Parts: sequence; structure tokens; C-alpha cells
Amino acid sequence: MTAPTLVREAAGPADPPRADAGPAMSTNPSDAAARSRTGAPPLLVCDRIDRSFGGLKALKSVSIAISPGQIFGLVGPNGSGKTTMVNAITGFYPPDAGRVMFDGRDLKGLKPHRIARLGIARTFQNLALFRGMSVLDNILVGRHIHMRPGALKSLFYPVWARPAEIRHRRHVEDIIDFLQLQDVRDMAVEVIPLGLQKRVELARALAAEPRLLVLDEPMAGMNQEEKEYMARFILDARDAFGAAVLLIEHHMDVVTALCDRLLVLSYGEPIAEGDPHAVIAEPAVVAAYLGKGRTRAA
Ligand SMILES: Nc1ncnc2c1ncn2[C@@H]1O[C@H](COP(=O)(O)OP(=O)(O)OP(=O)(O)O)[C@@H](O)[C@H]1O
Repeated sequence: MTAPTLVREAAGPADPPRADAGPAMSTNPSDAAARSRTGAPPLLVCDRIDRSFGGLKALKSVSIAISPGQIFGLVGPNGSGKTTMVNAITGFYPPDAGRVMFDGRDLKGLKPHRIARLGIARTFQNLALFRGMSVLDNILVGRHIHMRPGALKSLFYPVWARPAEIRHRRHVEDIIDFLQLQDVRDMAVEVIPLGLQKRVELARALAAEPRLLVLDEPMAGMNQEEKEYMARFILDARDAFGAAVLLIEHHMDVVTALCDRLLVLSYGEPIAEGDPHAVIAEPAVVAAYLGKGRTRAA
């Protein structure tokens, strides 16, 4: 198998605008930016999110808008608040202030599993796979949000559940083919290389059929070839499934190659947003990465 090259592909197809979509928050500049790329209203809008841990302000008025089919990069030095932002969106650490709207719906008060059911799937910075389970079974876990057997259905398990189970397995097999995991599908997940484990996490997220895919450092610890495969799979996933992607990544070559738009955080604050190539050249961004020019404010 030849490694795909890490090149920017033409933007993928956007979902047609949904008549009922789009929160009424068009004053947000990110919102306008998201809309301008595809013409579709944003799928995700985070409006001035704050989040503290004790006296530490991990996020200070962070706004994001992502439209269907867009790959949005979120970068920043270690501890700048990227994972906290992911946790605010996915319901693990609800914001102290600000709103998260997904497809026009306010996510306030919703638990992570309810948010997942609305169509947001994530991968974790540190792998969160089930050791002792096969690759196939780990990916099947991603289908659980679509498995809701009622008491009556359970009573007639063979009649109701079998066809559903076959459907779920077929969907998972398609994803295994899509991500080229056939050779390891029956292996215990902990014995396969890290690069493939990361791919299994992506597969599990895709199994949920998300409309927004949140990828927290999907290439951490990978060598160049593995990074190039993963980059190709992210682009293909966006194109094949029409999902929007929020990508957190430290590798700048990846970010500039994949992302349509980039937001940089430093000490929990947005310091630059826009075209990835332009953003990473901004003096404030260079200074943040070199650790110059700012002192941490609590
Ligand atoms: N559960 C928590 N309790 C206390 N502090 C936390 C918690 N989660 C995050 N923080 C703090 O919030 C700040 C932002 O952390 P976060 O993990 O969001 O940064 P990050 O940009 O994702 O960093 P990295 O690139 O190292 O993963 C850090 O100072 C971190 O120590």
C-alpha cells in the first residue's frame, strides 16, 4: 500500500443548507467566516465560552463557528485550553459562561451521551480504546448511540434485534474497509501499533455517523508515514460522510495542509483566527509558540 501524500485537496462537498439550521447569532465574526466558505449556516457555534478550574481561567471568551464540511483547526501551546474547549463542546466540562449551539440547538445542560446522539463524535488525546476487546468490537461500541432496544423489542430479540445487529455490523465492516483496517479487525486492540490504534479511534467515531467529528491530536506520537495516512483518512472522511471536523493538532504541516480555517489559543484566549498559512505567520502566534511576550493571567 502506498502512503498518500500530505497535500491539501479541494474542499469537500458541503451538506445542503438546512432550512431549520443555524442559530440566530450572526454577530459573531467566526459565524460569518464559517458561513462564507460554503454558504451554509454554521453547524457548530460556540459563543464567548468561559471555563475556569478553581482560580485558573482555562478559556476566556472563546468563539468558534464551523460550517458543514469545513475542517477547522484549533491550535495553541501546551495548556492553552484546546482540550478544555473540546470538553466544553462535548459536554464533559460544561462552560461557565457562553453558549454552545449545534445545528441551532443550545447544548446547555445536556450530558455527553445526549450530545453524542445529536451527532458530535470525538476522539481522545490519550487513546480511550477498550483493551482486551478486538478492533471490530471497539468500533462497534461507536454504534451504541444508534442501538436503543425498548423492553418490547428486547422480549422479541430474534425478530427485532437480529436485523438491527446485522445492519450495525455491516456499517462497521464498511468503515473497516474505508479505513483499511481489514488485516487487524480481529486482533486485540492493544497489540496493534499506535498509528493503527489511532485509526481505530477514528473508526469508532465514524461509526456513530457524526455530523461533527472532533479530533483531539489524532496524530500524536505518529511517524511521518502514519501522519500522512491519517491526514488522508481525515480528508476522505470529510468528503465521504460530509462531516465537519474540529481538529486539534500540534503538527503545523498537518494543520496548514488540512484546515480551511484556524484559531490559535494562548493561555485560554483567542489570539489569531483565519487562513491557516496567514495565521501561523502572525507575530502574536510566533511569540506564543516561542513563549515570548505574555505572562499568564489567572
Ligand atoms: N480537570 C482540570 N482540572 C484543573 N485544571 C485543568 C483541568 N483540565 C485542564 N486544566 C488546566 O486548564 C489549562 C488548559 O488545559 P488544556 O488541557 O485544555 O490545554 P491544552 O491546550 O489542551 O494542552 P495540551 O496541548 O498540553 O493538551 C491547563 O492549565 C490545565 O492544567
